[in-house]
Amino acid sequence: MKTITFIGNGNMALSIAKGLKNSYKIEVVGRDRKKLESFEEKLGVHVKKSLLDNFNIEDKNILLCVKPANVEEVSKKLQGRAEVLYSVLAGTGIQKLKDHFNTSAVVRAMPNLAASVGKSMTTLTGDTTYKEEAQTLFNSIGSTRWLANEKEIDIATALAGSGPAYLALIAESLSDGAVKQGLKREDAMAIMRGLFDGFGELIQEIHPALLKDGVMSPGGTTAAGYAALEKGNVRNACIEAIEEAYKKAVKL
Ligand SMILES: NC(=O)C1=CN([C@@H]2O[C@H](COP(=O)(O)OP(=O)(O)OC[C@H]3O[C@@H](n4cnc5c(N)ncnc54)[C@H](O)[C@@H]3O)[C@@H](O)[C@H]2O)C=CC1
Ligand SMILES: O=C(O)[C@@H]1CCC=N1
Repeated sequence: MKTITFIGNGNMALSIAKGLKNSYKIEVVGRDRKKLESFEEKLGVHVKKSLLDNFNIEDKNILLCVKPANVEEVSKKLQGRAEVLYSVLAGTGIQKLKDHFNTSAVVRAMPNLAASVGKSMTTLTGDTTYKEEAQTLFNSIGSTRWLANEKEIDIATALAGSGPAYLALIAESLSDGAVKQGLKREDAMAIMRGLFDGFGELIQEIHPALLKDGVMSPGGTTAAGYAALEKGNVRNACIEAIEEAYKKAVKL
């Protein structure tokens, strides 16, 4: 079994490790031994644990899972030259990663929180020598799409990386609306979850515009609700959310 070495032991590292643990050996590197132990406990399999100071990355397959602001500090603590560095850092360009980390190859990956349930939509770009390997690695936490360049992965970060938070806002606000009209909270939550479950499958098969047409009866309830969404400028707010998130990725 191949070993993947995680640098960072936060939310994303744990979500990805959950998907990889049956097909890869996991090694995790962090600043705090207690947090490394807690990572292993949550993962439920044995992992090799090491502290960051002077950690040797020689010939390793590294999965970098720290915050973009930590690149300088973390890179100074490492020794040796990695075989390949996979980075999930939002907005952190390949050149910056190469400037700081000693590695033969770099692949940027942008997973999302659904990695923890094996359903991440992960976008990838970088050294094409590692394209197949990167796809195999990240296919074990969901599905992947290789993109042509870094501009595209920064846009995809806004769409699928941040996307779960945007859909959570929709999920919460629709449920709040149902509670406002008198539905019990637990009923509203159960119905909302069922809605997203079915919608998740439908949207794989049907174009969004046709799905909407299929639901909307002339003079019916959907048309009335839909008009309220348009009045609230939800469409434009979504377009601007992607623009703002993309602009932020470029600035990170
Ligand atoms: N949370 C998400 O949904 C997604 C996050 N990402 C990316 O994943 C990366 C990690 O994000 P999360 O796991 O959510 O954050 P987190 O805060 O849960 O984890 C960050 C990790 O970095 C470590 N760290 C922090 N400061 C450090 C320092 N000075 N030196 C060494 N290690 C340090 C922390 O101990 C922790 O292990 C970010 O770069 C983010 O852009 C990418 C896709 C989705
Ligand atoms: O909010 C962020 O910066 C990270 C990247 C994509 C999702 N979370």
